[in-house]
Amino acid sequence: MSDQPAHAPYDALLLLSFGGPEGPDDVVPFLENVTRGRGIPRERLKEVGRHYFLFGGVSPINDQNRELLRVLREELAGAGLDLPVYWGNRNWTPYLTDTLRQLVADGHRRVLTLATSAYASYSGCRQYRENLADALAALEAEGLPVPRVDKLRHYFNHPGFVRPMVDATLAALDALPEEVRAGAHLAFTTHSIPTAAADTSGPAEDHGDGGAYVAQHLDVARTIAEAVRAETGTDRPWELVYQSRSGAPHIPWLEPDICDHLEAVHGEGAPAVVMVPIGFVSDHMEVKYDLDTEAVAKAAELGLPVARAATVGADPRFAAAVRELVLERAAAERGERPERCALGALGPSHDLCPVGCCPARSPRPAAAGADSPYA
Ligand SMILES: CC1=C(CCC(=O)O)c2cc3nc(cc4[nH]c(cc5[nH]c(cc1n2)c(C)c5CCC(=O)O)c(CCC(=O)O)c4C)C(CCC(=O)O)=C3C
Ligand SMILES: [Fe+2]
Repeated sequence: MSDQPAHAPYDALLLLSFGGPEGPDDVVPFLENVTRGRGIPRERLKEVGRHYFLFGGVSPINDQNRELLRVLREELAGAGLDLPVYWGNRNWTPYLTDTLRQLVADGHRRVLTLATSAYASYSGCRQYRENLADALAALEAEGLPVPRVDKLRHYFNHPGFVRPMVDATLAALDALPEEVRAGAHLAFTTHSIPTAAADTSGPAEDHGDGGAYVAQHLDVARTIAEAVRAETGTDRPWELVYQSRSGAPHIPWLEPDICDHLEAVHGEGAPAVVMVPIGFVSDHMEVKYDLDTEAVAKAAELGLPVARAATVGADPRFAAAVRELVLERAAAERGERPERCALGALGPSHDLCPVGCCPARSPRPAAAGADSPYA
């Protein structure tokens, strides 16, 4: 037996997230960070700013990440793993580059990244890898050591991510008035993205036919729907729908929108709908505003009872899944063949994004993938 820790060769875990404003003065600079060079119409920005101001200028995402950090540290320590966990964001403090400066100052050189996005897409995967490359370039320019950075495989179909959503769906069904419960439909929701980005999501062999982004969400939706049917004995209609569209109206994005979907199923006689935000790891502003505010208002207008399933957030089963994924990847890096848990039909995702995975509209360096300019 060697005396290497089970997480070797990694010496740090990085929680990489989107970031969000923490007060009214943060909202405009945050939105400027998010939208720099992305061609989002001014009107849309004003509208999204209004969503944040409705909640005092505070996004729920940072507190969700602080709680996730707490349970991850507890989970790792409880398993006897001495692996420090750092937190850095794309768009708000703590900024990723500052976090990596601290991480190398603390002596770490081999980092494994957990992004708060479970699926393949440019926005949810490659853009984070570009952020990592930018941060590594900044460290290099400052003459600091450049750590080697890897990213965990997509965890959309890991049981520690899916099972909490099954329980959350059952709990949301229970929250509906009893007389509409048996007939309630399930609406699985995720962030809409441009159809062009969806079609090229994932590795090249998945491109076309909606790409990996839609296929992965459909797989999770089907797994949850089947588990709920097994648990309740009721086979209910379900659909994958979208929310939070931005961008110019003439550019096609994934549809239908959740609000249009509520109207459609209401018209077809659905007695109630449970909305299950499978595309979001925790309660982001998209969940609080686009679902809990806008879609709930739409349902009220229709007289359609709705309930919203909780997001995974800091569920201890998710923290345990992250520990398993860390140990799995560490073993693979050591040349072992670890067991890889996955539910559904797609199987475990790749460890290393191949060249051409989730391409950007204009190519830029991205770390933690086969095309990384860093080792
Ligand atoms: C797939 C996806 C995820 C899920 C994966 C993941 O989690 O990473 C996600 C997450 C998030 N998106 C967020 C916020 C925003 N996203 C925007 C804009 C955009 N999102 C896109 C996609 C996604 N976004 C896209 C294609 C755009 C268009 C512009 C572009 O191509 O980049 C804009 C600009 C205004 C607007 O148009 O809405 C904002 C403010 C927050 C923080 C919320 C909070 O504060 O709680 C989070 C977690
Ligand atoms: Fe990718």
